[in-house]
Amino acid sequence: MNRMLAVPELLAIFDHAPVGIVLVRDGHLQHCNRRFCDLLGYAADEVFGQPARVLYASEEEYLRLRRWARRALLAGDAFDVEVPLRRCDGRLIYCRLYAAAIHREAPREGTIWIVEDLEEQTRIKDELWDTQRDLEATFAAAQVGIMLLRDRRIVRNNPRMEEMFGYPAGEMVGCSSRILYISDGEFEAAGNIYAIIAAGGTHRREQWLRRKDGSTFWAQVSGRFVDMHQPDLGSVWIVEDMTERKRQDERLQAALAEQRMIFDNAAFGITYVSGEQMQRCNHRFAGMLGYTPEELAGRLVQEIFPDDAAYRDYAAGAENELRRHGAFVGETQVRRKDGSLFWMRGTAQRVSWEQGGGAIWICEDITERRQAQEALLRAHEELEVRVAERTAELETANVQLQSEIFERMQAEERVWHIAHHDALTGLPNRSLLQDRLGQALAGAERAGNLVAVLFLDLDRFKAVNDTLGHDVGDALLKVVAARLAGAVRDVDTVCRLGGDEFVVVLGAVGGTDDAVMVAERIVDELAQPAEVMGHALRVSTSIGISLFPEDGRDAQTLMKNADTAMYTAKNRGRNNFQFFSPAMNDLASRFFRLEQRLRRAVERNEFVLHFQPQVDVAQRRVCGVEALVRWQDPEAGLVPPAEFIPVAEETGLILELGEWVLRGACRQIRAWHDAGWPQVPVAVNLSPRQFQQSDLVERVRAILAETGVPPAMLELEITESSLMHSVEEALAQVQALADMGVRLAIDDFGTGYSSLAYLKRFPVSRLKIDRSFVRDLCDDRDDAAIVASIIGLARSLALEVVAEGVETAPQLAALRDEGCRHCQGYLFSKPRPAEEVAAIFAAGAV
Ligand SMILES: Nc1nc2c(ncn2[C@@H]2O[C@@H]3COP(=O)(O)O[C@H]4[C@@H](O)[C@H](n5cnc6c(=O)[nH]c(N)nc65)O[C@@H]4COP(=O)(O)O[C@H]3[C@H]2O)c(=O)[nH]1
Repeated sequence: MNRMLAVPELLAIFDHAPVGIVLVRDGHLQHCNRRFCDLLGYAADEVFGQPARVLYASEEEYLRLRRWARRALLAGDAFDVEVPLRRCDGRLIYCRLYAAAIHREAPREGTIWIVEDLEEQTRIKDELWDTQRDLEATFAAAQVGIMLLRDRRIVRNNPRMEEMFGYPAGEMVGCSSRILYISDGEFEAAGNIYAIIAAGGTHRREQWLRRKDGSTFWAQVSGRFVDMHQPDLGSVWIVEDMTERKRQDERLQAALAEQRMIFDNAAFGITYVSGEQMQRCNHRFAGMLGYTPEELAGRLVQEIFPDDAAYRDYAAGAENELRRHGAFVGETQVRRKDGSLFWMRGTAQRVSWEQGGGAIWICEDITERRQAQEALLRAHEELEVRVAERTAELETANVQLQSEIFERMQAEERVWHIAHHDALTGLPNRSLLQDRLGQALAGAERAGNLVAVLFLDLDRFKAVNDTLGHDVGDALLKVVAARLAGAVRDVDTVCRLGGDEFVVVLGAVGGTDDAVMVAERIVDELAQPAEVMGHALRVSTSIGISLFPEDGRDAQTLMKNADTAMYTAKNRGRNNFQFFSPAMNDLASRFFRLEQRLRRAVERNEFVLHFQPQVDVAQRRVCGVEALVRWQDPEAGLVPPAEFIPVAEETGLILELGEWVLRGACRQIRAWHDAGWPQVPVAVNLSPRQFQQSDLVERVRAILAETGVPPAMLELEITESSLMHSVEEALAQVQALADMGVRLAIDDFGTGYSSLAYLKRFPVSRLKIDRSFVRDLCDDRDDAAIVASIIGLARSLALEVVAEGVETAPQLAALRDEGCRHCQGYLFSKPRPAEEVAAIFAAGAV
């Protein structure tokens, strides 16, 4: 039905039209609908009358479009243009304009303009264009191959497809997708995919595809229809070259397989623990605990611990370490499936949260090692005990050793002391003296000092020894040693050389005065009476002194020279000291020369005997004669015995000489007897050496027999000290001589230390008072007393007594007053040759 629209209906359409509608007449806007106002931002009453040009971007644009529109409208054409229009607020919006004249024949009646907003369309178009551009860019830049197929023919593909399959740009378009497959079979089989993707899903598969050059590669292919409802639109396929990824996968798989192999076959137990569960473990780990890996997987770690406390303790330590350092090493006891325990060492490495968290544990059964360690520990402890015991033993041994070393050192010290000290006095001996003297000399050399060497020899010590015995002698030596030590400084050295010889070394002496002072002190000290074993003894000493450096620069020379000086002191009357002088050496050499001459004299028999009468003072008659030897030296003349007897005694020549004298005296007795002179005994001096001869008695007997002299005519004078030396032997000797009938006299009586007890036992006939007592008899009370006591002693022992050295009448008178009957001395006669004595005999009286 064709019905005309009513005005209200037309107005409703006009108002609700989705496009703007405006009537333009004479270049001005007339009526417009609501859409027009909304589109261009005018209120409903603002549009009417507005010039049309306000709608355009510029005056020129308006004029250009008006011309263009008039022409089209006059020609009866519709005017349709897209142009920007200016809104009321000045903003331009893009619109489409349709213009049509109300009356084509009368365009001045106005034109209807329809304005369509192209802004939204433009925006959508722009968006589509952008999307397309993005898609194109993505399509071009995609690293996967993308193609659109229709009827299995390539409609479109991206550059990556050409690159992947080795085709030049554009060559693939239009080709059947068969070119991508390695065989017809594959191509056919791939056709089944369409049925699958028809359901709307995406199909994805991996397969070998073929490049243009025939080579193949592994690809992942996924495809779907563009629109499953419109299969004709085609399907989109994405092809990805998986060769590298496949290789990587294969490598990964290989690596994983290797790791799995390592994991499974590792010599160590490995387990991955997470959430306190053993998630996975290898065979070794499971085997250690007596499980299979499957049995252990998922079990709580706690289950393999002996108890909860052990687990908590270990887990707390491990957790702490893993948290702080990412690693943990610990040893613990764990329980096997069968309940037995063993020691496990676990080394844990934390796994990052990205990798799943927890920790990988590498575990090792260290039971054997622990046992070995424990055994080692025990062995170590035992060893320590043994070491401690051994140390204690060693310490004990060490103490013993120390003690032995100490004892040995003491013994060595004793040995050294013994070797370097005199056993009797404890003083340094000759060996130590050498040492000390050497040191003193070295010191003096450095300091420029003097050193004094004092050589001491006790006077008549031999007599003490001989008369009072060795014990007394030894005790006296000790007293002397003590006094010597007391007389010098500590730094000085007192030494005993042996016998009664001592040496004192005074180090660092300022001058000779110091040496003199010490020597005087020694002489004085020793001169003090000494109470020795019940005997009041008085000793004196002779000291020889040599000084370093003037008397010698070495110990030997100094000792020799001090010794020489000592002999000089002796010769000068004893009890004094003498400094060495080079002249003394002359004396010594004289002694040597004397010895030579004496030997020669003995050989040549250059001796003569003189005889000194002994007088019976009451009768003034010769009652005896003493034979005294003289040396008739062809060079020096008559030499007195005092000069050569000590040399003869010292050299042993006295034995030969003494025998000569004995024989000569006996011959003279015989001669006088034969000449008819009165028979008086002849006294012969017997030196100590002669007296000690073991065959003395036989010799005397032989000479008596040889000369035919009766033993009673011979009187042997023996010194007091000879008798007291080895008393028992002396007694036997004297007894044998007495038995033979020989008379015996004790010479020099009073100078020695005769023991009355012994004296009584000797069968002697006479005592001879030494002339030293007789000399001062009249002046010295002591000597007078000694002489008196000797005479008294002789009387009480029924012995004759002879006083020697009577030179003066007062001496004779004093002796006579004391009751001494026999005297000998220059007062009566000096010793004279035998012929002269015969003259005395002839005179009858003296
Ligand atoms: N100043 C002085 N002297 C007097 C006096 N009367 C006697 N004399 C000396 O006194 C000495 C006595 O001898 P002697 O005591 O046995 O002392 C002897 C004796 O011990 C020893 N002697 C002498 N001849 C021998 C000998 O043939 N054999 C041994 N073994 N010794 C002898 O030599 C010593 C000295 O002999 P001589 O020189 O002959 O000295 C002698 C004699 O000449 C006197 O009044 N005044």
